[in-house]
Amino acid sequence: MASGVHHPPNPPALHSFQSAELLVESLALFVVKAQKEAIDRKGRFTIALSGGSLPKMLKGLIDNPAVKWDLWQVFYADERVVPLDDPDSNHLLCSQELFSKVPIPKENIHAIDVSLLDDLEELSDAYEKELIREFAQKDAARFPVFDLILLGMGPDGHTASLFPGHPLLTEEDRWVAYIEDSPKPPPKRITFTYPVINHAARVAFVAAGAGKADMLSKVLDHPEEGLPSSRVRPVYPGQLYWFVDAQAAAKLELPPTDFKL
Ligand SMILES: O=C1O[C@H](COP(=O)(O)O)[C@@H](O)[C@H](O)[C@H]1O
Repeated sequence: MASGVHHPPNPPALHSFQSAELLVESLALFVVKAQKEAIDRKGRFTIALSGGSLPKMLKGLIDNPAVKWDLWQVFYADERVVPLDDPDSNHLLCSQELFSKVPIPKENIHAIDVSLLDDLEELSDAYEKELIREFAQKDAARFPVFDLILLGMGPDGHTASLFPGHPLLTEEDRWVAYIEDSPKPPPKRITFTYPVINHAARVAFVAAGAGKADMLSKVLDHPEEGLPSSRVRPVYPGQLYWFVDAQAAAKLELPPTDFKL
């Protein structure tokens, strides 16, 4: 992928749907298209998922014959530092909502190393190494280039485990960092940093429901406030997408873009 240093980021594509059901359907079409392009080009699809409200919105991928599960390599944009069967685990949530219902090989899902739960530095280093193993010599230069990263936006504007005002917002070198003082429980987490998120080919936020409306307007209409979700701006030619429903979009000034595949 060409370096984007001299080119401004593409403007975000905002796709707004009348209902959460339509959003789910369109999101599945979008993911399948990203998957097809990646597999046609290099025979595999690298994707990172989030926890929270996102995994449920991926149900359009279940029983979908277009999905080539054996060619997916799945990482987590952030993970809570808890055992993989803990109710707070993003991996558990994604497994319950998606992976337990589809034929994805277990080894294609990259969960955290639970033998390192007591040492956050080691744990985040190990996850970074897992990324290096996947991307080295393939589609990475200084940072990995994911085919797709799917993000959520919390009520305070956080995304992944990047929280307002936190020093991690300015991390420029590490691929994966840890946080011990998350304002949202649980306090210990690891997270992709902005350099990783912003080097992806596509980054898509998914936000549904009236509870997201105020924050969505702040993040998209007032990016100058520098909220964590506003700082996601993939370097050119990467593209940022927002998939939202009408309730989440209710207070937005930014006009939506037609959803065309
Ligand atoms: O704590 C987290 O929150 C964000 C946002 O969650 P949502 O429920 O408001 O969608 C999520 O994207 C992240 O993965 C998770 O660890």
